[in-house]
Amino acid sequence: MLRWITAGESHGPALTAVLEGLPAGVRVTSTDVADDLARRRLGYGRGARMSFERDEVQLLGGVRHGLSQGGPVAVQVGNTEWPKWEQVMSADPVDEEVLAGLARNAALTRPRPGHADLVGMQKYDVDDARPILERASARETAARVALGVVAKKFLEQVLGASVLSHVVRIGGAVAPAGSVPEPGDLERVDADPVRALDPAASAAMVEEIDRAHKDGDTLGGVVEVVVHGLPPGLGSHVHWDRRIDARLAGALMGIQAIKGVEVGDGFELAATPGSRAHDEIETDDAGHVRRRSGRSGGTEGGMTTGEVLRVRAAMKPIATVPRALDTIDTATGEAAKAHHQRSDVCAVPAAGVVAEAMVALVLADAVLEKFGGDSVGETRRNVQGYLEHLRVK
Ligand SMILES: Cc1cc2nc3c(=O)[nH]c(=O)nc-3n(C[C@H](O)[C@H](O)[C@H](O)COP(=O)(O)O)c2cc1C
Ligand SMILES: C=C(O[C@@H]1CC(C(=O)O)=C[C@@H](OP(=O)(O)O)[C@H]1O)C(=O)O
Repeated sequence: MLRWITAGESHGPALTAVLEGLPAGVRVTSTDVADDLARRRLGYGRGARMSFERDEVQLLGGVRHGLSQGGPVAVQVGNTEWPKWEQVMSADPVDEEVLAGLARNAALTRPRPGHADLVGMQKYDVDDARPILERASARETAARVALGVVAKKFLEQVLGASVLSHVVRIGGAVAPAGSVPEPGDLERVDADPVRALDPAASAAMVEEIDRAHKDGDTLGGVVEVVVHGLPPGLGSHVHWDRRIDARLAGALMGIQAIKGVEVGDGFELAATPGSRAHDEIETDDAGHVRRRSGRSGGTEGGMTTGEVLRVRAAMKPIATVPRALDTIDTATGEAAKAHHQRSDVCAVPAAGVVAEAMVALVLADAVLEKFGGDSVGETRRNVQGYLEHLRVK
């Protein structure tokens, strides 16, 4: 079983993440982690912060000479902006006079609709949104992406599986139906400004972002994660919390601002007759069983089918709208405009990289649950044994 946890605030010194339960022998380096963190920062529509802040990666435990050791993997993602925030975010008490002189320490009392500010202040009994937004911030997703890299390496080295994502909608601009990226497409997707597969759709998405930016507005969209190379049988039909689709949906919904999840053709299937909604089964030329289509998204009965896994996550527009929304000042109870300094116009391309990480972590957990193993070699042998003895291949 894999367990993972993250800690740290948006403007703190660093984010910390721990992954427990990973077998020994997974090849991973801090450069691998840094590469995916760089992919997460990419994307047209990100705000000013992404251009000056840098992620400083350090593998603090569990990896030696580029190989996991079987113990918890600990990663630190340092924040180069920390010196500017050292007093505001100090863990230890700071002189009140010094704090009072800092503009950025002013209490945030005009909560943003759509962010965690107001309900967080109510729940945690604070009169300032700062401690709430610091942890609610999607800066935390850098820590998840760091762990996701380790999970992806494990999946790749044990199964030969690859986890990819692409953007399929930003605002009103939509990618053509049915285009599913292959592993060889990843570089091209990453090089695209919005991480879309289709150049025409990408241009329309960029246009939408430009328009929103000009109008002082923000945008959401939809990302799709695609996994090639999974065996049949990850997850189970026998209990609700063992279903792989439920676990994937929970993990994707756990990303900041994600409001909807779809497995395969999801909502569209609800409007399609059964004769055209399912993936008919046949034997290919080599005598292997396969589905004729991929509408189910590669799961049936809460288990992976061995076909391409395809899940989507819908992200709502960024809550910090430059043309600030109506709110109240919690200090006075009077009507006010929500606080706004800077923000992303659209972070959908970044959310795709985060979604890859969450999917990879869930799948790595499911692989270990099914196949066990304390080393990559042992897990790999167990996978091979299972595949060799499949009743229907
Ligand atoms: C990659 C990424 C970047 C984000 N950037 C911002 C941002 O710049 N400003 C903002 O208000 N919200 C941003 N968000 C969304 C907030 O984190 C999110 O709306 C907030 O935590 C409230 O949670 P909820 O949307 O799940 O209700 C971002 C989300 C993600 C995934
Ligand atoms: C820092 C990151 O994202 C941040 C996520 C975020 C939010 O409210 O979620 C708000 C923005 O930060 P700020 O309000 O300080 O400008 C983003 O820049 C990151 O992704 O690394």
